[in-house]
Amino acid sequence: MARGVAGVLRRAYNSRVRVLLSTRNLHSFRETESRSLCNSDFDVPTNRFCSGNRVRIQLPWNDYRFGCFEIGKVRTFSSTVDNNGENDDIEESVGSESDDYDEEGVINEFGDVDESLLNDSVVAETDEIGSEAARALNARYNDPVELYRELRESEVRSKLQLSEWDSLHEIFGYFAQSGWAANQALAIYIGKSFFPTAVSKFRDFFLEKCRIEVVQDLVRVGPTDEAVKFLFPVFVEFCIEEFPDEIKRFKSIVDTADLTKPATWFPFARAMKRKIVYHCGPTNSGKTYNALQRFMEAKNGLYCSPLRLLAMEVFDKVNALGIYCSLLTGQEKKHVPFANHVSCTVEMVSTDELYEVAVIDEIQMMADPSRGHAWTKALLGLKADEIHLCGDPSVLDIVRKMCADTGDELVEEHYERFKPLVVEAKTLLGDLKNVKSGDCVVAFSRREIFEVKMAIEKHTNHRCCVIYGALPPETRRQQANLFNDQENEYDVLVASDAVGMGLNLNIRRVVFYSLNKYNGDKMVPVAASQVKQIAGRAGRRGSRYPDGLTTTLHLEDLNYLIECLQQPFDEVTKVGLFPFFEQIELFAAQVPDMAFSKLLDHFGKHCRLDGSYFLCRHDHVKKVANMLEKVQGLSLEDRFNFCFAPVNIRNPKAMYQLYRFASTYSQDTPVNIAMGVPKSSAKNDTELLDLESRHQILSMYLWLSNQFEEKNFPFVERVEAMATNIAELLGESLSKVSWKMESKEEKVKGQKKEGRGYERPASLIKLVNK
Ligand SMILES: Nc1ncnc2c1ncn2[C@@H]1O[C@H](COP(=O)(O)OP(=O)(O)OP(=O)(O)O)[C@@H](O)[C@H]1O
Ligand SMILES: [Mg+2]
Repeated sequence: MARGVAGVLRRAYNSRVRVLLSTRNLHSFRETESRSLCNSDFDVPTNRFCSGNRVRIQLPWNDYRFGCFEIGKVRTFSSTVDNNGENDDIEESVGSESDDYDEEGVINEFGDVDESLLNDSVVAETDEIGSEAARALNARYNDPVELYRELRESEVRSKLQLSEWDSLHEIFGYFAQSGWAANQALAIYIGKSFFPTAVSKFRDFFLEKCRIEVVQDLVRVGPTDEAVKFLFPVFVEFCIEEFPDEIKRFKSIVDTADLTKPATWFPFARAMKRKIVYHCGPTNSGKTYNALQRFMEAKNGLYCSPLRLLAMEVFDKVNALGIYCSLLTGQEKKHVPFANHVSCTVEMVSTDELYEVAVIDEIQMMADPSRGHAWTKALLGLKADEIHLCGDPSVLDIVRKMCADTGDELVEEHYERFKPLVVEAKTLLGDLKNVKSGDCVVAFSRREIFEVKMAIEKHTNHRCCVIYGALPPETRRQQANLFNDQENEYDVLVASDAVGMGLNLNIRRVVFYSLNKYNGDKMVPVAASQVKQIAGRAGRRGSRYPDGLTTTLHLEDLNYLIECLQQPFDEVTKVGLFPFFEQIELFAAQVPDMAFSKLLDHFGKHCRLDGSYFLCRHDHVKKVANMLEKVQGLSLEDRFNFCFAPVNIRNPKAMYQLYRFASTYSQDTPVNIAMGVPKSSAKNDTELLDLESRHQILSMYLWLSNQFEEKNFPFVERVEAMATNIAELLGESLSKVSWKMESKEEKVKGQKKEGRGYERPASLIKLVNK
């Protein structure tokens, strides 16, 4: 049955056997295989689809393509699978159930399902139904190679009637529009952009050479999928002979954008037999603690953190315990003399050094759409005898698969929370006066955070610390310490989701101010995994509040909170990848003079990926690349580095400064900072935003100084001092915040315009006053 065949395929894939494939249905493949794809000897890809009595296989040498194989053929095919004796499924009868296998579309360059191609693939299934005329046509000219030869050698031009002429034009028009044919043409490296030209040349050739009988037979079939399927193998023959240069060029592009088998990119790591220990469990269960124990015992080690803040925390903690440890983030390098241990951010991982123990924290971030590639690279590439992964169970299966690929030993350690998280059903009944000492109120916008802080401070005796993403790590840390310290008046924390990862905070109860978040386009419910992660911050072993509580401000949000906490962890099926600079450089050589932002797009379109990986999003990089396009004189590598600088693309000041840095650098002049530090803390929100923005610019300078030579960014010390100064001013400003935020009317107007349908009261102060 279908499931059995798919089982064989999957097993074949998993055991990485080579498969010899021959197809009857797709003449084109058979013919092209004998020329360029030589026996079609390939690893079976993960994507396979069963429907009706067919199995469809996404072919491996190009992402976009489907081959369609009749089950009968798959039997033939199956019998050629060298599956190391595991061929018990092959004898199963072929049925039509496809219950376990949903229809899926073709994965396009962004990993999305391309509906149009899905529909096109249906074309491949219609041949069975095929019209009488089509059957006759196929029976008469069953060897496309022979038909092509005949056309090639023909010297007579048939006299066509006007109606035949029109019909042929319609048929070729239909061919040119066929997503299926365009897709299949990729098999012979006819790119999508060249496909229409190739079809038009093929049409001219056909009209010039074709015998009248063939024309008449074809016209009888008309502009249909059957006609396309009949013509396609002939088209393939034509292209191979007519466009060898185009094919070669496109093949080189596709080959240089090959991101398959990423495990093989790290031959030194592959030469090692590494032991991977997966500390798997929910938040607050001791995963990082245990991994760090092993890290500290080792004679040398590397800790990879998801955040600068956490890297700093581990750096401090480990040094405080008497183990010399250096710090390495994009912005700072603190080398501790005699240190054999390093705490770094995951993006800074070096796959050149050899370690006894490496810890990769928050490994589930491999699935992050933008940053995932850094975790994937660390896992595949680190040269360490022992690698400790800390994370939730969502990536456990894929880690198992990756370890099977790399040949590493995997040890799984499962954890439970020290104390279960308890949901308080009463909620805060919509009133912030019910906030208690040790509460962390979570809001999802900067504006709400300040409104909540001011409302609480105005109407209760509590004082609030704040933590949100735009604050420098030093300020976040200062706020966290202020909150953790029992000796002061700050006993409530108001935070964004920036609080969700790793920070050790003395939180008794996490209160969700709302469970909706603006996603850059509209308000959407916060993802269950994020809700879990944030709620899990409550109650910390060894802290003042070992028992964790969570609730919502409003009663109507409670059900969603409970729902989220009850949801099992998602199972991640793909993890992120991104090309190294060297890969981009190779690719760029194939498309000279292409603008960098276009180059990235082009790479995205042509890159090949294995089924367990996706290409990380790079919209942010493209925006910067667009802006820097006007800067002349940057090498590709310089451009690559500038484009990856940490910049808030929505902050015009920061974008302008980045542009200025790149322009100055391109003129080989030392880059200065040309910015001062305000003398006092912020007196209003605009000044606070200005401080945040200045710090981001300084941080960007420091990051760039680590990518380029010192002579280009020589003012590091001064910039560091300024950054420290601003972080302190920010801390001071936060303790004094008492100003009014952006007016309610403005916000409401904005919401209406964007049609967010967001009904929560915009001003909490007014709500509390009522
Ligand atoms: N065996 C232990 N002895 C003492 N303290 C511990 C122990 N295990 C964990 N802790 C403390 O419990 C708290 C939570 O542990 P840890 O940070 O390792 O959890 P985690 O599972 O990594 O959580 P998260 O998902 O937040 O990263 C920390 O403050 C840690 O120091
Ligand atoms: Mg942890």
